[in-house]
Order: sequence, then C-alpha cells, then structure tokens
Amino acid sequence: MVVSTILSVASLQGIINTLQAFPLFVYLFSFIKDLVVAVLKTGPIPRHVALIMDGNRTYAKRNQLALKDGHSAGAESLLLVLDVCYRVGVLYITIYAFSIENFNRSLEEVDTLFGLLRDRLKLLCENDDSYASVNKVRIKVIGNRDMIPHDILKDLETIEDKTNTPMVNKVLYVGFPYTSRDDITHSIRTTVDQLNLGEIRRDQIDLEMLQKNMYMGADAPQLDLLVRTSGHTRLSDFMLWQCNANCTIEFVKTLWPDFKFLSIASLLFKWSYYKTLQLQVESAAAEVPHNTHEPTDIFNQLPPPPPFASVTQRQL
Ligand SMILES: CC(C)=CCC/C(C)=C/CC/C(C)=C/COP(=O)(O)OP(=O)(O)O
Repeated sequence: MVVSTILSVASLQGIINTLQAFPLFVYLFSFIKDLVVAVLKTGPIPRHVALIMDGNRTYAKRNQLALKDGHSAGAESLLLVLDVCYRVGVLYITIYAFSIENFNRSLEEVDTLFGLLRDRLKLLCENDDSYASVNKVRIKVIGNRDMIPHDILKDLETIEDKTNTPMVNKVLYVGFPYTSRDDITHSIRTTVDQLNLGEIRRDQIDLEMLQKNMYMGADAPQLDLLVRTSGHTRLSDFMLWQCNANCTIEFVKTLWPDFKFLSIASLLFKWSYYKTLQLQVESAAAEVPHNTHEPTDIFNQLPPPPPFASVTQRQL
C-alpha cells in the first residue's frame, strides 16, 4: 500500500501544480501543507537526509526548455524540499550539487551549474531576513576545493563564514565538487600526513579517525535517509561511506524538478512509519529475557519490508 501511494504521488502533484493557479487553492494547499508538517512532527524524523537531485536535463528536454532552465527548475525544487525537511525537524541535509564526474559536461553547462549554485546559496543567506539566517542554517561545502575556480571558491567561503554563527542549529552540506572515492582518498591522505608529522600513532588509526578526516568532519551525523530521483538505481559515488549503517535508500522515478512537497512528505512518512515499527521491535526485544532467540509476536506481525532498503533490519 505504501508503495502504491508513493507511485500515485507524481500524478497527484501534477494536478496540484495546475490548481495552484487559483488563489483559493493556494490558501487551501498552504493550510494542508502546515497540517501535514504538523502530523509528521509527531513521529520519528530522520536527523540527516541526503539528496541526489537527478533528472534536470531530462525535465528540460521533456518540457522543451533550455538546459539551464532545467537546472533552475531543479534549484526551485531544492529550496522547497529543504524547507519541508527543516520544518519537520531534519537537522542535516546533504546535497549532491556537483559531482567530480560533472566536469565532463560542456563548459557552458559547468558554468551554468557553478553560477546557479553560487547565486542560489548567496540568496539563501544574503540578509538578516534571508532563509538561512531566519532558520538558523549553516552552509558547509564538502568537496575538493582545489577544483573550484578561485572567484567561485571565494564567494562560497564567504557564504560559509556568514552562516557559521553560534545561533545555527541546522546544516546544509553542499557536495561541490564531490565524489565519495575522492572524499575517502582525501581522508587517507590527511591521516597519512598526520602520521608522518608524528601527530598520531599508527595504532590510533581507526574508522572514527578516517571519518573525522572526511570533508564533513568530526561532527558528521549518521545518515538516515538517502533519496535519488529520476529512476536510476545507483549511488553514483555519493555518500558511499556514510550510508552503510542503518540508512534507508529510496530510489524514486520522479524527475528532480518535479520532486515537490508531496514527494518529500510521502518519503518522510514512509521513513517514519518503518522507524516506528523498528522502535517497537527494539522495545519489545528489550523486554524479552536474555538468551532467548525466539522472534517476538510483534516481529511476526510486521508487514514485508519496503522494496529498496529497510530500516527494520530483520535479524533472526
Ligand atoms: C542552490 C543549489 C545548490 C542549486 C543546485 C541546482 C541543482 C539541482 C543541481 C543539480 C545538478 C545536477 C548535476 C543534477 C543532475 O541532473 P542531470 O543534469 O544529470 O539530469 P539528467 O539525469 O536528466 O541527465
């Protein structure tokens, strides 16, 4: 049932987009959105969500738009999704804004993406009443800074400094330009440098230290939910290290520019539903005396896990 609900979300979103032309519906939808957010807030919510925003070019082609308009539409979706996530209580969001592989695209498209990223991030934190200031969001670039042109890097560092205040309680990690293999290589190089400088001993090198030396740094929270749009069922070198432990991975067919309120809300509901079941199982298991490996009744009543990945993690 959950799956069919998710599948019908895309067509429902189309109808909603049409109705948004009427002011009465705009009011009605904003009321319904507030209600949905309020309901979501009553259940468990992922602390850290990562997004692979795929499908901008396909969207542009399908709608006979210029390529840059496809990416602009993607940026609009991003702002909307960020807002829903932060409103329901997600604290960390990581986006795949530009992969190192994306340097293989035409110079024009790379320039478009760089400019879009810089301009939209600037808009997010420009004034005291801009989104990042009001919502206490820190923007942090994760990726290989050596590959970023000097003028763009300068602007991004200004954005990072501006949003790095003691007031912030949420983070937007921007993967730019990022790949997981580069992240892991960077961590290993940093660790070897520390070893050579005598700052650490060889026996101190462990998973925790490697993680600390990754672009996200020591405070990196565990990833709970990773979403990829546009129907491709692969991770494309994103969050390979971070998604290994108890992270739900969702592949949805919707193109990123069409990924709006209902799309993200339905995935958050789904995550929350399975997390609630998982917590029930854990609390039931905690009540069972030690040294028994019998499955509990509540475990047997569980519905089958979701199709792609499960937070319920059956361990019999
Ligand atoms: C503010 C801010 C951070 C804006 C970012 C804008 C944005 C959504 C960037 C994603 C860029 C990107 C390479 C998307 C992948 O779709 P694709 O181009 O590979 O599309 P396709 O899969 O249809 O070819």
